[in-house]
Amino acid sequence: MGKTTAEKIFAAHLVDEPFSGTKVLKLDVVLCHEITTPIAIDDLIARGKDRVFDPTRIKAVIDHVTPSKDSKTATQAKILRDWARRQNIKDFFDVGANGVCHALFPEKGFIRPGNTVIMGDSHTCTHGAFGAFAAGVGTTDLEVGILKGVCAFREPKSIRVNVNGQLPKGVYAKDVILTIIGKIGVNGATDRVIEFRGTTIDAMTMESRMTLCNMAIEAGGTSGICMPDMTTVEYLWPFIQDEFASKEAALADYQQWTSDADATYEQTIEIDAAALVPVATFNFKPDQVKAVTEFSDNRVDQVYLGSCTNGRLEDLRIAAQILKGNKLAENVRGILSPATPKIYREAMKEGLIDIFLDAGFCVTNSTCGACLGMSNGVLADGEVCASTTNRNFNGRMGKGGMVHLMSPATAAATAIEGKIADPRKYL
Ligand SMILES: CC(C)[C@H](C(=O)O)[C@@H](O)C(=O)O
Ligand code: SF4
Repeated sequence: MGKTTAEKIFAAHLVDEPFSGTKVLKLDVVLCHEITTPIAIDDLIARGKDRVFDPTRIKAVIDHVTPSKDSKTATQAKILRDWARRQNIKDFFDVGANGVCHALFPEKGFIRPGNTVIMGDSHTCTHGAFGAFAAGVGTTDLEVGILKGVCAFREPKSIRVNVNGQLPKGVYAKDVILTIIGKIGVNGATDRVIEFRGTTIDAMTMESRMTLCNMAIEAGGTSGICMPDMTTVEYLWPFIQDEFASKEAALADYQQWTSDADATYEQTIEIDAAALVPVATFNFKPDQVKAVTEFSDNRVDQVYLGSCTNGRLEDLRIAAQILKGNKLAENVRGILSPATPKIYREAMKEGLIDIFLDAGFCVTNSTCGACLGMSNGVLADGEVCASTTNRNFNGRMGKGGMVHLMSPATAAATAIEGKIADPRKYL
């Protein structure tokens, strides 16, 4: 019987099966940030186990609130910083070199096809875009991962989502994933891996695939997964060229992680890309999704462009294309947070930052910040934000605030009109 990518990765990393269905896997990468890792570090210290399994397999960043905004966040940052130094973790990214974890770590080439990856962060599923099994975990699992380089999982079944055809003008990966979540619901993939397949995915950049996989958790999914292909190889090539004689050789190796044609799926969902339209969320759950044309006069106070979902260069490019020569609507604040310093620099070189500034946007350093309502654009009670992030829970970006999730193109059109707008007329 054929295997899915997730099943292949589980089989190749299995070290123990203490109970039926619970599998202990060897970890290739443990990712850390300053919100959840300090709790694990303090506990390890308290237990007299201030050690790491392999400093080269641990990557750490201060990204959620940076530069620190108060004593509490400064302490969290310091605990992570001191630990990284103490444990000789070389891949540690501090102020000046730091960016949003799920954008920064892939950009550094840390995630490879077939990898097992954990982090104390729910959007770790993003890294499945590389054909990896990447899952968010709680503090106890993180501690064990840091100390022993293993993690116990219940082996998830896979849901296959086939997306075929060409995306219409103004429709992007964000619209695809929001539409999927709208279809299957916030619990539709609970404890499942969502495997994204089809010609639409094949044609997508790694950035777009990361946008898809990033939101797997918003449907309850443990991980999103895309099949490694030449696009994956091209993205990773600067980091792997010494490992392989050619790109073809890398591809041949990585394709061992592709799901078999006769693999078994719990469910298969078909999406016709050509029939998709720009969408946005309404209300407070990411499965409450409707076409942008169905909103009538939904005014916004703020437009936020950034995050691990849509703060990458291609996102900034499309938003800038729409914003060029336009201004923010009166009474709308625009905030751009390029997800990493590299993205920021590229955007500057391409003249994109000028376009945002000319339109009236504020450009922040790379940080999660406003995405989780911690800094750089927190909403006031009753305010509404059009956002390229991934969560619209009540108060997510500030107590009493409301968030509409949408693509960068829709966010840009919304910034110009001051209410949820259709990006297609600007393209
Ligand atoms: C702070 C962290 C634990 C959290 C998460 O797990 O997702 C954050 O990144 C978020 O998006 O809410
Ligand atoms: S950008 Fe937002 S969703 Fe992504 S890791 Fe940061 S807080 Fe979480």
